[in-house]
Amino acid sequence: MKVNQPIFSCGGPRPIVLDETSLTRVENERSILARLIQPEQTVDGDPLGELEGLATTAGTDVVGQIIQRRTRPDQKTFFGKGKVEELLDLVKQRDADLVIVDNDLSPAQVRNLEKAIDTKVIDRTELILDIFAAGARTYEARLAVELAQLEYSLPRLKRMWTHLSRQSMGVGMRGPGEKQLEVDRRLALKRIHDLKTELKKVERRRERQVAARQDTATVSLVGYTNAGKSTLMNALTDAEVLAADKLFATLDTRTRRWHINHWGSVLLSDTVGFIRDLPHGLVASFKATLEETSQADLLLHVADASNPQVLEQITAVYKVLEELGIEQKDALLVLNKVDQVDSPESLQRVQERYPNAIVVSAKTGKGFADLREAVGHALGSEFLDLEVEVDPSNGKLLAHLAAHGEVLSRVIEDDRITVHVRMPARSMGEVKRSALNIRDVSTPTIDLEGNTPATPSRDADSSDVA
Ligand SMILES: Nc1nc2c(ncn2[C@@H]2O[C@H](COP(=O)(O)OP(=O)(O)OP(=O)(O)O)[C@@H](O)[C@H]2O)c(=O)[nH]1
Ligand SMILES: [Mg+2]
Repeated sequence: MKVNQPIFSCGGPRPIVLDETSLTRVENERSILARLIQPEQTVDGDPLGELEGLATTAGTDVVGQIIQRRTRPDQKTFFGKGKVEELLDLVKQRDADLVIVDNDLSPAQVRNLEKAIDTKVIDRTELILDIFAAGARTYEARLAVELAQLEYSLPRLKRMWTHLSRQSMGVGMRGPGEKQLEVDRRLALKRIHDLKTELKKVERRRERQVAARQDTATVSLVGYTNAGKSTLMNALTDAEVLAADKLFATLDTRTRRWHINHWGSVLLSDTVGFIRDLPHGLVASFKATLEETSQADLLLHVADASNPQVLEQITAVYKVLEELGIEQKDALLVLNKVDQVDSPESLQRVQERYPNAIVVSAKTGKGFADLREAVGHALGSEFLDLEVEVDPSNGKLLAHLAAHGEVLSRVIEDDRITVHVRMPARSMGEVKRSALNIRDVSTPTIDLEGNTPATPSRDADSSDVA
């Protein structure tokens, strides 16, 4: 791989074509992992474990690791002088062609370090961007990734440009480097603008879709990457969503109908996983992808209870949710992978901290009944127990009742079918529009308009809301 290869090619403004990426890919490189740990950082378990997971996901072959404990990073080369020499030796010895640093480096630090060890250096953010670039499948996810990549590259481009333009100032004319970079920069800015506009459009389309689904309660799975969200989604809904033992297996939002016994059905969405210090640009870019999450009636925050870092991961997810401006009040914490937990003590430690968490295994199905009950409960106030009289020719309404609610019984007469159904109040639009008659038999003291009738009654007319 070439170091410092040009990031943008010259040419007219590009249309929104999505099969190219502006960052170099690191697949198949022989990589060395490096991390600087400062005294105030607490590190449990394997300090390079997560980075190794990311590096493997990105397709690199990890051939060495190096850690430096230091009060603060070196301004120029990030690691101290001795460590840089050690790194250089290791690179030669292992024949590595890439160094991945677990921290965030300034563009200048990357350049200086690359020069000192004569090897390509990327930081954690660039690695995550690389994974996202390789994995994004839908149009929207790819727009978001390209935007994040460009925004990441731009300050680096700018600094390179400043540096070159200063050089050229001496001769009083514009150097070729400057000119090219100026063009690159302008193109990049234009492209960022186009991508943002396009993302806005997609976002609006999504909003319209969400609005159209208002008849059904929505539940979103969120959580740290690799926590088991997709596996849980598959297990609960028979969906065929890719679940894999790699970080960031899912980069798009998928939605499936999930039927909860005794409650009705909800729309369950799987989302992209979170990670500590998720690159800021990515959070912003994925806002569109996570739009459904912010609109959801309930969040299921899935955590991997078998991971030694589970408490830190839970905190990291809460932090990202906050950054996204998503309220946490309607989140249920789901501790997944209990089948794989090493010691009861470690699970207990998490449960003590989060006593309301629901303990499940997406693999064995353990705890699913509790999960359904908890979700039903959380959405519960919105569910109604109804007897709906339907014209036998109104197939649309009969299908609506079956899709959105739980049908408990059906009585067929010549001129009407009376369906006893439990369904969310939000699904009442179609029912109100086309039922012959509706009786609310769930909470006799409250009718559907929120009024309190003097005498609770199951009589046909008293709670008629049609
Ligand atoms: N033992 C065990 N493994 C599980 C369980 N749930 C998921 N896994 C495994 O954990 C790995 C990650 O699962 P995914 O469902 O892809 O995780 P995810 O949260 O969707 O991950 P991303 O999409 O990458 O954010 C897979 O290898 C699953 O088989 C579980 O309950 N028990
Ligand atoms: Mg997934």
